[in-house]
Amino acid sequence: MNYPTPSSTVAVTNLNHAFGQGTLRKPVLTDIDLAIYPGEIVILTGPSGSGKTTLLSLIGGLRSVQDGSLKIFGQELKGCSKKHLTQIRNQIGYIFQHHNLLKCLSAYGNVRMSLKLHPEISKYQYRDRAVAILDAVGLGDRIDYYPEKLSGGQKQRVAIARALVAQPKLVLADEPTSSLDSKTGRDVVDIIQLLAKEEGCSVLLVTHDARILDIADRIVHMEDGRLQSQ
Ligand SMILES: Nc1ncnc2c1ncn2[C@@H]1O[C@H](COP(=O)(O)OP(=O)(O)OP(=O)(O)O)[C@@H](O)[C@H]1O
Repeated sequence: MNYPTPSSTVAVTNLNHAFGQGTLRKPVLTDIDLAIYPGEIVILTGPSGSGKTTLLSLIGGLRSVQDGSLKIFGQELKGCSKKHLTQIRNQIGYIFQHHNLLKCLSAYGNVRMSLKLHPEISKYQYRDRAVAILDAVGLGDRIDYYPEKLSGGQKQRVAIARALVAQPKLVLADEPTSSLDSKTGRDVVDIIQLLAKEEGCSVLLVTHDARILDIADRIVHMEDGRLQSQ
């Protein structure tokens, strides 16, 4: 029996990207094809400088698509308006190597920032939703703490809570464990995996950390700007 293929969260086709102009032009991504489906965790590995972060930032709508097609939630990013791009970005959860928390806001305040991007979420729900997600990442007793009073692992967990609180259908994570010790790094990816599976969201995670590869449904490897499936 044939089942219909679910539509992909991310569909990249024939994507090329270069930095610089004229004689300084340097191709960084060549002929990239990649599809990520709902609920799937894809890990992107590859040597330093191979183009992983560039691909992640294109998928996240943080750079303009130059050549090829890149669809997120079925919507083409190439040539789309700034307003539309902002709407798409608001539906993506980002987790970076450095947590980028606002120092002047508590854990709750940082998580609430994400909710404020969603007009459909009533402000009366902010506290309950933020508390629930901070609880889920093990910070139920740190809700009103400021970043300076949190450890590196706790700050990264706040960043995960901030990325996931609005239940995005896509999470992009760039080296989320690189500043953490191995136990804390493990805890952090276990939380990403658990919440991703519970919410059915797609995750694209860039890492050099071989200890966390087991959370992947699929591993793709990048070499000199080209993708190879493993
Ligand atoms: N803004 C930029 N301007 C010019 N060149 C850039 C820019 N960003 C990245 N590059 C170059 O593009 C190439 C790919 O960089 P990218 O950061 O995507 O690689 P990466 O695989 O993520 O590396 P790492 O694992 O070290 O983070 C590198 O040669 C880098 O120097």
